[in-house]
Amino acid sequence: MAAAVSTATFSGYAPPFPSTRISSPSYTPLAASTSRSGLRPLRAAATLREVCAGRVPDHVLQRAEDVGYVVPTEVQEQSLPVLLSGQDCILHAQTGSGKTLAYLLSVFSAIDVRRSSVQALVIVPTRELGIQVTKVARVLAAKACTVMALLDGGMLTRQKSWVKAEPPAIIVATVASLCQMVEKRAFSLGSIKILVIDEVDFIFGSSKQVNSVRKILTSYTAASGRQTIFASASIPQHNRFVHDCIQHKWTKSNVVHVHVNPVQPMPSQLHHKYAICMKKERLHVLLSLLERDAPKSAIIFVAQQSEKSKRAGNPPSSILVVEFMRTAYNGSLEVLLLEENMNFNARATSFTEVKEKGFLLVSTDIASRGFDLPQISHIYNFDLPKTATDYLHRAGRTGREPFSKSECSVTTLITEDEHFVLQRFQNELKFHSQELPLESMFTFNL
Ligand SMILES: Nc1ncnc2c1ncn2[C@@H]1O[C@H](COP(=O)(O)OP(=O)(O)OP(=O)(O)O)[C@@H](O)[C@H]1O
Repeated sequence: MAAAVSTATFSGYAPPFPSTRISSPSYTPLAASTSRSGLRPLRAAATLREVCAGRVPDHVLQRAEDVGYVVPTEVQEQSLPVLLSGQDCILHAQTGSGKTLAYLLSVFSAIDVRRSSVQALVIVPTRELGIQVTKVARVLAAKACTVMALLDGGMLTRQKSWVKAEPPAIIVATVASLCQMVEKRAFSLGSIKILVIDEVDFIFGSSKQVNSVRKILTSYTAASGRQTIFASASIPQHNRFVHDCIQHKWTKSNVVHVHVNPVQPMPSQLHHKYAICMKKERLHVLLSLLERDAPKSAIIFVAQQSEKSKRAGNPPSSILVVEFMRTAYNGSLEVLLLEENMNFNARATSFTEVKEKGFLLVSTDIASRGFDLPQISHIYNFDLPKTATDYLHRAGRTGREPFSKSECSVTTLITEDEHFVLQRFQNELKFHSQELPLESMFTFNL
């Protein structure tokens, strides 16, 4: 699929800036030789090595090939020419489409491994995503340079001495930990050549993170002295965001918006279903679905408990589901829990355990961003997500094997009254979901 390049036109206000938009043309069904995931390029493609030739060090490309990154995905094919030319870029493409490798290859093309200074900074919203990105960066770096993770719940005192003695070339950080280190003068960001903000809409939407991230963008570093990359599968009001990037000097004025599959935000290999039941039936319906679907591994998404529900002394959905599953589920998958309120050690244990075996992970939306575990075949929304964007990111935790044809499913449990909300998500994200006729499929006694 050839990328269309055009000068951006902004709806709703006059575009005073010469930024560029690259977007793949409106969605067309993929050719017969193409994977349903939409990840495979649509024409006989150059290899990743060819796309990156002369820009990314050979040892990094060799490592990428060794771990199986040979053919670029669509977002990599479209964005790498822009990224490797050093231009600022907003990477906007479906969940699981390969944005991480695209921006990490730019990081390796920008840094000089012979210099002893912090040259690249990747900012992520959660500790779990930080662990993943660090792992991929370390695989690509091999031993040519150091990659440090500065994440919430980490050992910042020890890292402070390390960063002073031997500055890592690349730092992957959560916003709070990074600011703490910079404010304690553990290191300065003056030598940063490239700054990546992953899940940028989430970070800008978080009242806890937005002020600090603005400082990182405009006080601790300056757009004119670095390459800036923002990535996400969802950038609501993206034209407005491009405008803000330029106006607030978060990027240079020629920032490029690479938007892949703009009219189909939901990956096409996901099969969406829903079951209408009463609240008190949901645990039993969920159990029946798990027995029927026999997932390889699954995430069961629950809502974070509201203050009102806490005050009323109700147990949170997470505990209700975990306790019910631990007693009633007889399958082979281990039932695990991940939520914001857990301490970092417990979070780390859950996160390590899910990587090692088949699991049923009961989680709040903390697992909905960036979590990349290819073995997840099923997603269940025990509680309806709050927004269409939340639905998109929860659903995107499955179907993450590039070039795979296997179908993955997303099942949402709703009450009759919630049906219209799901319909709104469908309209906004342009996907179809199929109703599961519960009466004929399950028999359960409450
Ligand atoms: N060129 C490639 N060839 C094979 N596998 C790839 C390639 N690029 C990425 N992948 C794999 O695809 C999966 C999804 O990639 P990644 O995590 O970068 O997606 P993403 O676009 O960042 O998704 P999200 O928005 O959900 O975070 C990962 O398991 C990654 O290893």
